[in-house]
Amino acid sequence: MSDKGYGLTLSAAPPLRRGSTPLPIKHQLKREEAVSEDYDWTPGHEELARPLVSVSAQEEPPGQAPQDRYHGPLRIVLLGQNGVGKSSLALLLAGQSDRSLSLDSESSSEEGYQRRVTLDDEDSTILIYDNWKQDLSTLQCEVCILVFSLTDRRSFHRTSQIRLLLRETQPHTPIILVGNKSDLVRSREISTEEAQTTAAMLDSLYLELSASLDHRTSDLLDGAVRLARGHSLGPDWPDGPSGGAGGRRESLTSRAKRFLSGLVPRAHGGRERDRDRERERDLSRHRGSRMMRQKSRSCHDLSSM
Ligand SMILES: Nc1nc2c(ncn2[C@@H]2O[C@H](COP(=O)(O)OP(=O)(O)OP(=O)(O)O)[C@@H](O)[C@H]2O)c(=O)[nH]1
Repeated sequence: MSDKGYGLTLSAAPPLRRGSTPLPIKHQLKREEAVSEDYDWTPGHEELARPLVSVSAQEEPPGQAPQDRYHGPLRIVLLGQNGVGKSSLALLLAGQSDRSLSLDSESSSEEGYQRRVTLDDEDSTILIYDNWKQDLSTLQCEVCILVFSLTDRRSFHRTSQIRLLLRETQPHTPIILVGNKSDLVRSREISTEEAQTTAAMLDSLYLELSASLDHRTSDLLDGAVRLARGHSLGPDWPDGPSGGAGGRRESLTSRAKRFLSGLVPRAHGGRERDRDRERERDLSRHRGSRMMRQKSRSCHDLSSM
Protein backbone atom coordinates (compact mmCIF):
# COMPACT_ATOMS: atom_id res chain seq x y z
CA MET A 1 0.00 0.00 0.00
CA SER A 2 1.39 3.37 -0.89
CA ASP A 3 0.81 6.56 1.07
CA LYS A 4 -0.56 8.81 -1.69
CA GLY A 5 0.42 11.97 0.08
CA TYR A 6 4.16 11.47 0.19
CA GLY A 7 4.87 8.19 -1.53
CA LEU A 8 5.86 6.59 1.74
CA THR A 9 5.51 2.83 1.66
CA LEU A 10 3.45 1.24 4.38
CA SER A 11 3.67 -2.47 5.08
CA ALA A 12 0.68 -4.56 3.96
CA ALA A 13 0.04 -6.10 7.37
CA PRO A 14 0.92 -3.63 10.09
CA PRO A 15 1.77 -5.09 13.49
CA LEU A 16 -0.96 -5.00 16.12
CA ARG A 17 -0.94 -1.75 18.06
CA ARG A 18 -2.41 -1.01 21.45
CA GLY A 19 -4.92 1.84 21.52
CA SER A 20 -2.73 3.76 23.95
CA THR A 21 0.39 3.55 21.74
CA PRO A 22 0.95 6.78 19.82
CA LEU A 23 0.83 6.49 16.05
CA PRO A 24 4.14 6.80 14.18
CA ILE A 25 4.66 10.38 13.06
CA LYS A 26 4.04 9.79 9.35
CA HIS A 27 0.63 8.25 10.16
CA GLN A 28 -0.20 11.16 12.45
CA LEU A 29 0.65 13.53 9.61
CA LYS A 30 -1.54 11.62 7.23
CA ARG A 31 -4.47 11.92 9.61
CA GLU A 32 -3.80 15.63 10.14
CA GLU A 33 -3.70 16.24 6.41
CA ALA A 34 -6.97 14.43 5.88
CA VAL A 35 -8.81 17.06 7.92
CA SER A 36 -6.81 20.06 6.78
CA GLU A 37 -8.25 22.25 4.07
CA ASP A 38 -5.26 24.43 3.47
CA TYR A 39 -2.53 21.92 2.96
CA ASP A 40 0.15 23.32 0.82
CA TRP A 41 0.88 20.71 -1.79
CA THR A 42 -1.35 18.36 -3.70
CA PRO A 43 -0.92 14.72 -2.84
CA GLY A 44 -0.96 11.95 -5.42
CA HIS A 45 1.65 13.18 -7.87
CA GLU A 46 3.93 10.17 -7.75
CA GLU A 47 3.61 9.74 -11.49
CA LEU A 48 5.04 13.25 -11.99
CA ALA A 49 7.77 12.94 -9.44
CA ARG A 50 11.23 12.33 -10.82
CA PRO A 51 14.52 12.52 -9.07
CA LEU A 52 16.30 15.79 -9.71
CA VAL A 53 19.56 15.91 -11.54
CA SER A 54 22.01 17.74 -9.36
CA VAL A 55 23.98 16.30 -6.51
CA SER A 56 22.64 16.19 -2.97
CA ALA A 57 24.74 15.58 0.10
CA GLN A 58 23.30 12.09 0.48
CA GLU A 59 24.21 11.04 -3.07
CA GLU A 60 27.83 12.01 -2.90
CA PRO A 61 30.31 9.25 -3.19
CA PRO A 62 32.11 8.63 0.09
CA GLY A 63 35.38 10.42 0.50
CA GLN A 64 34.47 13.38 -1.70
CA ALA A 65 36.21 16.55 -0.60
CA PRO A 66 33.82 19.15 0.91
CA GLN A 67 34.97 21.85 -1.50
CA ASP A 68 33.76 19.71 -4.44
CA ARG A 69 30.33 19.16 -3.02
CA TYR A 70 28.12 21.81 -4.55
CA HIS A 71 29.23 22.23 -8.11
CA GLY A 72 25.64 22.04 -9.43
CA PRO A 73 23.01 24.75 -9.02
CA LEU A 74 22.02 25.22 -5.39
CA ARG A 75 18.38 24.34 -4.87
CA ILE A 76 16.51 26.34 -2.27
CA VAL A 77 12.92 25.32 -1.59
CA LEU A 78 10.33 27.34 0.31
CA LEU A 79 7.66 25.28 2.04
CA GLY A 80 4.78 26.26 4.28
CA GLN A 81 1.07 26.72 4.57
CA ASN A 82 -0.86 28.70 1.97
CA GLY A 83 -0.78 32.45 2.32
CA VAL A 84 2.29 32.72 4.55
CA GLY A 85 4.23 34.64 1.92
CA LYS A 86 6.31 32.02 0.09
CA SER A 87 5.74 33.53 -3.37
CA SER A 88 6.46 37.04 -2.08
CA LEU A 89 9.69 35.83 -0.49
CA ALA A 90 10.74 33.81 -3.54
CA LEU A 91 10.29 36.89 -5.69
CA LEU A 92 12.55 38.91 -3.39
CA LEU A 93 15.17 36.18 -3.17
CA ALA A 94 15.13 35.90 -6.95
CA GLY A 95 15.86 39.60 -7.40
CA GLN A 96 15.39 40.60 -11.02
CA SER A 97 15.06 37.06 -12.36
CA ASP A 98 12.10 35.93 -14.39
CA ARG A 99 10.06 33.02 -13.25
CA SER A 100 11.28 30.96 -16.13
CA LEU A 101 12.95 27.91 -14.81
CA SER A 102 11.06 24.69 -15.18
CA LEU A 103 12.42 21.93 -13.06
CA ASP A 104 11.26 19.26 -15.44
CA SER A 105 10.52 20.51 -18.93
CA GLU A 106 8.31 17.54 -19.81
CA SER A 107 5.93 17.68 -16.91
CA SER A 108 6.44 21.40 -16.21
CA SER A 109 5.06 20.63 -12.78
CA GLU A 110 7.46 22.77 -10.80
CA GLU A 111 8.57 26.22 -11.74
CA GLY A 112 11.01 28.43 -10.01
CA TYR A 113 13.57 31.15 -10.37
CA GLN A 114 17.18 30.89 -11.36
CA ARG A 115 19.78 33.52 -10.59
CA ARG A 116 23.48 34.06 -10.06
CA VAL A 117 24.64 35.18 -6.64
CA THR A 118 28.05 36.47 -5.65
CA LEU A 119 28.71 36.06 -1.97
CA ASP A 120 31.97 35.83 -0.02
CA ASP A 121 33.87 36.32 -3.32
CA GLU A 122 32.25 33.23 -4.77
CA ASP A 123 29.69 32.90 -7.60
CA SER A 124 26.83 30.43 -7.36
CA THR A 125 23.78 29.65 -9.42
CA ILE A 126 20.73 29.18 -7.27
CA LEU A 127 17.33 27.75 -8.06
CA ILE A 128 14.43 28.93 -5.92
CA TYR A 129 11.19 26.99 -5.70
CA ASP A 130 8.17 28.23 -3.81
CA ASN A 131 5.45 26.03 -5.14
CA TRP A 132 6.41 22.43 -4.52
CA LYS A 133 3.42 20.36 -5.61
CA GLN A 134 5.04 16.97 -5.90
CA ASP A 135 5.39 14.19 -3.45
CA LEU A 136 7.56 15.58 -0.62
CA SER A 137 9.57 12.38 -0.35
CA THR A 138 11.04 13.10 -3.80
CA LEU A 139 12.19 16.56 -2.79
CA GLN A 140 15.93 17.00 -3.02
CA CYS A 141 17.44 20.34 -2.26
CA GLU A 142 20.40 21.90 -0.56
CA VAL A 143 18.34 24.09 1.79
CA CYS A 144 14.72 24.10 2.93
CA ILE A 145 13.12 27.32 4.08
CA LEU A 146 10.09 26.61 6.22
CA VAL A 147 7.89 29.68 6.23
CA PHE A 148 5.11 30.53 8.64
CA SER A 149 3.21 33.72 9.31
CA LEU A 150 3.84 35.34 12.67
CA THR A 151 0.16 36.22 12.67
CA ASP A 152 -1.11 32.67 12.21
CA ARG A 153 -0.46 29.98 14.79
CA ARG A 154 -1.71 27.19 12.54
CA SER A 155 0.93 28.02 9.98
CA PHE A 156 3.53 27.81 12.77
CA HIS A 157 2.38 24.30 13.75
CA ARG A 158 2.44 23.29 10.11
CA THR A 159 6.16 24.02 9.85
CA SER A 160 6.87 21.54 12.67
CA GLN A 161 4.93 18.86 10.85
CA ILE A 162 6.72 19.50 7.56
CA ARG A 163 10.03 19.57 9.31
CA LEU A 164 9.42 16.16 10.91
CA LEU A 165 8.56 14.75 7.53
CA LEU A 166 11.66 16.26 5.94
CA ARG A 167 13.78 14.73 8.65
CA GLU A 168 12.50 11.30 7.59
CA THR A 169 13.25 11.77 3.92
CA GLN A 170 16.35 13.99 3.96
CA PRO A 171 17.75 14.16 7.44
CA HIS A 172 20.87 16.16 6.57
CA THR A 173 19.33 19.04 4.64
CA PRO A 174 19.72 22.30 6.53
CA ILE A 175 16.48 24.03 7.45
CA ILE A 176 15.82 27.70 8.09
CA LEU A 177 12.62 28.48 9.94
CA VAL A 178 11.25 31.84 8.80
CA GLY A 179 8.61 33.88 10.63
CA ASN A 180 7.20 36.19 7.98
CA LYS A 181 4.95 39.26 8.30
CA SER A 182 6.86 40.79 11.18
CA ASP A 183 5.40 44.14 10.08
CA LEU A 184 1.96 43.10 11.37
CA VAL A 185 2.95 43.78 14.95
CA ARG A 186 -0.54 44.04 16.42
CA SER A 187 -1.81 40.76 15.03
CA ARG A 188 1.24 38.75 16.01
CA GLU A 189 0.41 35.32 17.47
CA ILE A 190 3.90 33.86 17.82
CA SER A 191 6.52 35.53 19.96
CA THR A 192 10.15 35.64 18.91
CA GLU A 193 11.09 33.58 21.97
CA GLU A 194 8.59 30.84 21.18
CA ALA A 195 9.75 30.59 17.57
CA GLN A 196 13.42 30.59 18.59
CA THR A 197 12.80 27.83 21.11
CA THR A 198 10.94 25.74 18.57
CA ALA A 199 13.65 26.29 15.98
CA ALA A 200 16.31 25.21 18.46
CA MET A 201 14.34 22.10 19.35
CA LEU A 202 13.93 21.31 15.67
CA ASP A 203 17.64 21.88 15.12
CA SER A 204 16.92 24.71 12.67
CA LEU A 205 18.02 28.30 12.33
CA TYR A 206 15.42 30.99 12.83
CA LEU A 207 14.88 34.30 11.11
CA GLU A 208 12.07 36.79 11.49
CA LEU A 209 11.35 39.10 8.58
CA SER A 210 8.83 40.94 6.49
CA ALA A 211 8.54 40.23 2.79
CA SER A 212 6.25 43.23 2.38
CA LEU A 213 8.86 45.61 3.79
CA ASP A 214 11.75 43.65 2.28
CA HIS A 215 13.15 43.56 5.79
CA ARG A 216 15.88 40.97 6.45
CA THR A 217 15.26 39.15 3.17
CA SER A 218 18.90 39.68 2.19
CA ASP A 219 19.94 37.97 5.44
CA LEU A 220 17.78 35.05 4.39
CA LEU A 221 19.37 34.89 0.96
CA ASP A 222 22.91 35.05 2.34
CA GLY A 223 22.18 32.44 4.98
CA ALA A 224 20.51 30.08 2.51
CA VAL A 225 23.35 30.36 0.00
CA ARG A 226 26.04 29.76 2.62
CA LEU A 227 24.19 26.75 4.00
CA ALA A 228 23.60 25.42 0.49
CA ARG A 229 27.33 25.64 -0.12
CA GLY A 230 27.84 23.50 2.94
CA HIS A 231 29.12 26.28 5.18
CA SER A 232 27.88 26.75 8.70
CA LEU A 233 26.44 30.13 9.62
CA GLY A 234 27.97 30.43 13.02
CA PRO A 235 26.25 31.30 16.26
CA ASP A 236 25.88 35.01 15.43
CA TRP A 237 23.94 34.71 12.20
CA PRO A 238 22.56 37.07 11.07
CA ASP A 239 23.09 39.81 13.62
CA GLY A 240 26.56 39.64 14.94
CA PRO A 241 27.46 39.61 18.62
CA SER A 242 24.80 42.09 19.67
CA GLY A 243 22.02 39.72 18.62
CA GLY A 244 18.52 40.64 17.50
CA ALA A 245 15.04 39.34 16.88
CA GLY A 246 16.15 37.18 14.04
CA GLY A 247 19.12 35.03 14.61
CA ARG A 248 20.45 35.29 18.12
CA ARG A 249 21.29 31.79 19.23
CA GLU A 250 21.25 30.73 22.82
CA SER A 251 21.80 27.29 24.20
CA LEU A 252 18.78 25.07 23.90
CA THR A 253 18.55 24.69 27.66
CA SER A 254 18.49 28.40 28.40
CA ARG A 255 15.94 29.02 25.64
CA ALA A 256 13.71 26.25 26.93
CA LYS A 257 14.03 27.62 30.49
CA ARG A 258 13.16 31.12 29.35
CA PHE A 259 10.21 29.85 27.36
CA LEU A 260 8.88 27.72 30.22
CA SER A 261 9.31 30.48 32.77
CA GLY A 262 7.08 32.61 30.56
CA LEU A 263 4.38 29.94 30.58
CA VAL A 264 4.38 28.87 34.21
CA PRO A 265 3.00 31.47 36.60
CA ARG A 266 5.42 32.13 39.41
CA ALA A 267 4.51 30.42 42.68
CA HIS A 268 4.27 33.12 45.30
CA GLY A 269 4.42 32.30 48.95
CA GLY A 270 2.11 34.26 51.28
CA ARG A 271 4.99 36.42 52.54
CA GLU A 272 6.12 37.33 49.00
CA ARG A 273 2.57 38.25 48.10
CA ASP A 274 2.36 40.56 51.15
CA ARG A 275 5.66 42.16 50.15
CA ASP A 276 4.35 42.71 46.59
CA ARG A 277 1.21 44.38 47.97
CA GLU A 278 3.33 46.58 50.24
CA ARG A 279 5.47 47.57 47.24
CA GLU A 280 2.35 48.43 45.23
CA ARG A 281 1.04 50.60 48.11
CA ASP A 282 4.40 52.42 48.34
CA LEU A 283 4.34 53.00 44.64
CA SER A 284 0.84 54.47 44.60
CA ARG A 285 1.67 56.70 47.67
CA HIS A 286 4.75 57.90 45.82
CA ARG A 287 2.73 58.58 42.64
CA GLY A 288 0.12 60.47 44.69
CA SER A 289 2.66 62.74 46.32
CA ARG A 290 4.32 63.41 42.95
CA MET A 291 0.98 64.44 41.46
CA MET A 292 0.41 66.77 44.40
CA ARG A 293 3.81 68.36 43.88
CA GLN A 294 3.08 68.80 40.16
CA LYS A 295 -0.30 70.39 40.93
CA SER A 296 1.15 72.80 43.45
CA ARG A 297 3.94 73.72 41.05
CA SER A 298 1.41 74.51 38.31
CA CYS A 299 -0.54 76.74 40.77
CA HIS A 300 2.67 78.45 41.66
CA ASP A 301 3.37 79.01 37.97
CA LEU A 302 -0.08 80.48 37.41
CA SER A 303 0.23 82.81 40.29
CA SER A 304 3.50 84.14 39.00
CA MET A 305 1.98 85.03 35.62
N1 LIG B 1 1.66 42.29 5.84
C1 LIG B 1 2.35 41.41 5.13
N2 LIG B 1 1.75 40.72 4.16
C2 LIG B 1 2.47 39.83 3.47
C3 LIG B 1 3.84 39.61 3.73
N3 LIG B 1 4.28 38.66 2.88
C4 LIG B 1 3.24 38.30 2.13
N4 LIG B 1 2.15 39.00 2.46
C5 LIG B 1 0.80 38.93 1.88
O1 LIG B 1 0.28 37.65 2.17
C6 LIG B 1 -0.52 37.19 1.09
C7 LIG B 1 -0.04 35.83 0.65
O2 LIG B 1 1.27 35.97 0.12
P1 LIG B 1 1.88 34.91 -0.90
O3 LIG B 1 3.28 35.31 -1.18
O4 LIG B 1 0.98 34.71 -2.05
O5 LIG B 1 1.83 33.62 0.02
P2 LIG B 1 2.05 32.10 -0.43
O6 LIG B 1 2.58 31.39 0.76
O7 LIG B 1 2.88 32.03 -1.66
O8 LIG B 1 0.58 31.65 -0.73
P3 LIG B 1 0.11 30.48 -1.72
O9 LIG B 1 0.55 30.88 -3.11
O10 LIG B 1 -1.37 30.45 -1.54
O11 LIG B 1 0.78 29.23 -1.24
C8 LIG B 1 -0.41 38.25 0.00
O12 LIG B 1 -1.54 39.09 0.10
C9 LIG B 1 0.84 39.01 0.37
O13 LIG B 1 0.80 40.35 -0.06
C10 LIG B 1 4.47 40.39 4.78
O14 LIG B 1 5.65 40.29 5.10
N5 LIG B 1 3.66 41.25 5.44
